[in-house]
Amino acid sequence: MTFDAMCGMLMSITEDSLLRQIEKDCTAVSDAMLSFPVMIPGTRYYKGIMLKQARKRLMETFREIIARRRRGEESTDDFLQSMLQRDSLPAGEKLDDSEIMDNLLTLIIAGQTTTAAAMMWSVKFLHDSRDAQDILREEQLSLTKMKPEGASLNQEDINNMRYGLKVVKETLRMSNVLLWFPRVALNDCTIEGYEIKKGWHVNIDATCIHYDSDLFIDPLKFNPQRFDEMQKPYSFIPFGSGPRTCLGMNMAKVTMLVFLHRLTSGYTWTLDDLDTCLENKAHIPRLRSGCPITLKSISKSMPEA
Ligand code: HEM
Repeated sequence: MTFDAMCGMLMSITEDSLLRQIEKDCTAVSDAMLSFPVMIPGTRYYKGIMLKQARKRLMETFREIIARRRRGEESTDDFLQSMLQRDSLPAGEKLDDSEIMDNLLTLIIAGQTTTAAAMMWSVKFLHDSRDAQDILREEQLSLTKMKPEGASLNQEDINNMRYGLKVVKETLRMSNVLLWFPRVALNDCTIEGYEIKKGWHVNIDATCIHYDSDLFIDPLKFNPQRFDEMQKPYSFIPFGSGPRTCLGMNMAKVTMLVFLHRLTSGYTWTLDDLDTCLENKAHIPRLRSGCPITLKSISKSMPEA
């Protein structure tokens, strides 16, 4: 779901076979990027980096799409088009094909698995916290009732999802999709009495911050209402902070809100696998089971899924 949404937003791709091919190759490249670099055939790293097939195929696909756009064979209002519109700018400001392709790949890799994992955790947390699920469903159903049948969600609806946004934030606080953010010290410095030398690698541990009971009362409890209150600066950092803050923060939040709207206003669900173990060797925390669920339609007009 998130992959198709990303490719739609970036390049307006809707053809299923093309989407699946790009998804397969992106997964191989992303696995290789984040795997231990051993040059042994069969390892993720070898497959992704040494053979270079996945990346090469991806770049060929992107290059073809760019060429079609440049020939004027297709034109759509999307992220790729906004990069191509820079063609009319002076030499130093336009993007060449390889920069455009790198931007596309970067956004897909940075945005897809992260958002998908966060959505999965929202399903799990809401399943375990029936009160929160009921409040969310009530909010989302009241939104649906105010709209003509079949009308799409708009920005105003998203802004009105006040409890929904708190669910999204609480999900991100508890799931810690990106566990830490690595940095390298450019100079010797002292932070709160700790000496850090130039060149040291420093990890900002988002999980420790999000589970600190001085910052969040009863931190192991899924409690969206805690976001009624303002958080202390730097205490809630699922999207990082400062100059490298996540570029796709708003897209991720909207994707999650739309997903939660569809899920809770249309269905209840049960978890098919109660195993709470995490996936092995994954760089993003996810349930090993994949969190399979059974959906039950709550409206007669909606089919069972
Ligand atoms: C729930 C979903 C997401 C989470 C939890 C998340 C989290 C983060 C975090 C923590 C960082 C900062 C890393 C650091 O400081 O080292 C980051 C950076 C980034 N994210 Fe996201 N992200 C999400 C979705 C997205 C989406 C949807 C996109 C693209 C559409 C995206 C694109 C990026 C990019 C390009 C950067 C690098 C920014 C820079 O270095 O200047 N992310 N993300």
